[in-house]
Amino acid sequence: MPDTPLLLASASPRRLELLARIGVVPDRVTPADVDETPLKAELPRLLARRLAETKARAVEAPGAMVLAADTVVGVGRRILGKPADAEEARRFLTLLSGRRHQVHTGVALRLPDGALRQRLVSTTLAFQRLTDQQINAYVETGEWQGKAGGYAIQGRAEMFVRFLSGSHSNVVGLPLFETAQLLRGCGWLRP
Ligand SMILES: Cc1cn([C@H]2C[C@H](O)[C@@H](COP(=O)(O)OP(=O)(O)OP(=O)(O)O)O2)c(=O)[nH]c1=O
Repeated sequence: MPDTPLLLASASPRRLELLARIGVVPDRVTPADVDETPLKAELPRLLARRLAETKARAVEAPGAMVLAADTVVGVGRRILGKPADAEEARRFLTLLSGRRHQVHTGVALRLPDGALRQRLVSTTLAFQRLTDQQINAYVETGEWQGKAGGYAIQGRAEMFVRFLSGSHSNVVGLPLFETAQLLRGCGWLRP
């Protein structure tokens, strides 16, 4: 369905920029306003999958395909979403300091007939040990705002990353390899 309009259900400028990098320009961009509160004892990766699906179903788009994603940081079973304030960002970074963690992104593509195709992608990272001064200086930049886990790998936080295994674009909010596969799978993207 190469001629089907594509709607990106997202308010994230990063997702639009990432898509542009692989030559995908949505016909429309509409934020999906959904409740991002985790369910009781919900695992980080299952939250990312559920929210991507909820976002893809939340927008009206007759005759169109809807692409949505959700990114969550997980430290073990703990979920780090978008920090509410600087204090929470500081807490998240303290938790990530010197530890391995995962970034999970759920991607959901709703087809015009309502069928849903999904991917769940996880990237493992390790941050160096961070001093209080480093954490405070980073939080001062404000870069943590609107970012899961309270950091932006596409910004200054890249200097804390000692190790990364898996998809880099996944950390920024949209795994491009897997997203292209989804779009190719329904014939929207060629070759
Ligand atoms: C870990 C990390 C997350 N992020 C961002 C990606 C996502 O935009 C955000 C996680 O929040 P999301 O709820 O996934 O997305 P969003 O609220 O920004 O946009 P929407 O729901 O409308 O699509 O964190 C970075 O930009 N860099 C990073 O290094």
